[in-house]
Amino acid sequence: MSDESSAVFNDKSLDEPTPAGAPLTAKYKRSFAYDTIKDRLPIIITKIVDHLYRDKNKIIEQFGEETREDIKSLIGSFSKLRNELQTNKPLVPITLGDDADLWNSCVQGGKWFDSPWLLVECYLYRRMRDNIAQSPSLSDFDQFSEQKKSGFAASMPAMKALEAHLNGFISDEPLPDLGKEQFFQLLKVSLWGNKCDMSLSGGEQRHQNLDPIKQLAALEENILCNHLENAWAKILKLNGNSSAIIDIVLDNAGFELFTDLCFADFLVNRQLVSTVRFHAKNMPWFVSDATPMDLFWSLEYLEDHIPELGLRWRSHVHSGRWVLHPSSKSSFWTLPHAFAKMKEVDPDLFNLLSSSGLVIFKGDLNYRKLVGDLNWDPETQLSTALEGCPKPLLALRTLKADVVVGLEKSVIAKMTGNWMVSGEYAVIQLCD
Ligand SMILES: O=P(O)(O)OC[C@@]1(O)O[C@H](CO)[C@@H](O)[C@@H]1O
Ligand SMILES: [Mn+2]
Repeated sequence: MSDESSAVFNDKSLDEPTPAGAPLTAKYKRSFAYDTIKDRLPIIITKIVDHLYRDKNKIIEQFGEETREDIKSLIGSFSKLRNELQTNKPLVPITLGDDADLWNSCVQGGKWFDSPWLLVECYLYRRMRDNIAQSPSLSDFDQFSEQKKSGFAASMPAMKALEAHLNGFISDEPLPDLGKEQFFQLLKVSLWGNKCDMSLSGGEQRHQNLDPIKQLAALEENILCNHLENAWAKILKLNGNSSAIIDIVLDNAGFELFTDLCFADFLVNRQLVSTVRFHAKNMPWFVSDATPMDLFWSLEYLEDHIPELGLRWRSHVHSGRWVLHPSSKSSFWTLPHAFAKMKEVDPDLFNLLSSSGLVIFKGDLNYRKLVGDLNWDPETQLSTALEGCPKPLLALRTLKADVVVGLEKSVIAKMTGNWMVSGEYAVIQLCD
């Protein structure tokens, strides 16, 4: 590695379990939060520093000669950020951006290993943005863009396999049961697409190269709570209503985004809904999360590589059947808040989502925010943990953090090892 500043890790975390009901935090050594902050996050920063050294000339070519000095300072500020984390320094205020005050009211001098994990992990990505924003010439620079693009390209075989299935699903022929079977398959493909995040893998590229529909049967018993039937009933109730809108709060770019778009294509093509509204992140986030730019280049890439599909998807955008909601350019999704705070912090977004036909929340981080990232008993009622969130909602999430609710005692009893964080298990949970 090109950057060798060896910070000494200041380890004062406690060797005892996280108390029941408390926010997850790296204060407790046995927690996944501790592993993440101690090991995974420094690796993610180191990878960016390496990228800045290695690809300096490419970045200068793209953003202009004046960025040469800015890249040097960025390497310095990212290395400093890693050092602050590894030596458990206080979280310093965010300096630039309309959301700085909101952020600073949450940060308030807490430290990396003592503060809530959700706050600290979100803060890391917000600080990266703050560092980048210091250099106006790099304001559009996405430190994870390379990884996201190569992950997308590497998933081409799986995308083509999925496209072949999708073409059969969206023909003009009527489908038995209004397409229930196909709805189930595409929703599950979108669920398992969430395995492909690059935060859990410490920034390692994740992609998919097998036929995703053929893998579904083997994964069936790994769905620990499955409200698919209820989700279908919910969608059918919207069916026939020409203004039926559903929202998808996206998670990762790359293969996961492709699966989400396949699902959204099916919904509008079979006229199960009239409009799908997407919500993306307004800055590079948790390595692989989709930004508006990621959506734009993904559609362009598909027009070049799978033209029939790419053009059809472009037409959904032009006709307004697919909408990228303005929340994708504002800050709520990149604040550290639990979604129970949405009503207070962003009432317009809360009202919009509460009047949606269904809000689909993709992925692990969204799930953590839905349930407040607390150390819940896994048997807790879904409705209790989701109190205050906009509904009706459907969470599609593979388990990659040690928090889950709404499971049956008999299911929990069968689980062993690191089932909560391995990404091998999933939930499909509807709360009406
Ligand atoms: O939200 P995603 O993309 O499904 O997952 C992001 C994620 O892997 O990042 C954290 C580890 O850094 C985990 O808690 C979380 O699961
Ligand atoms: Mn993600």
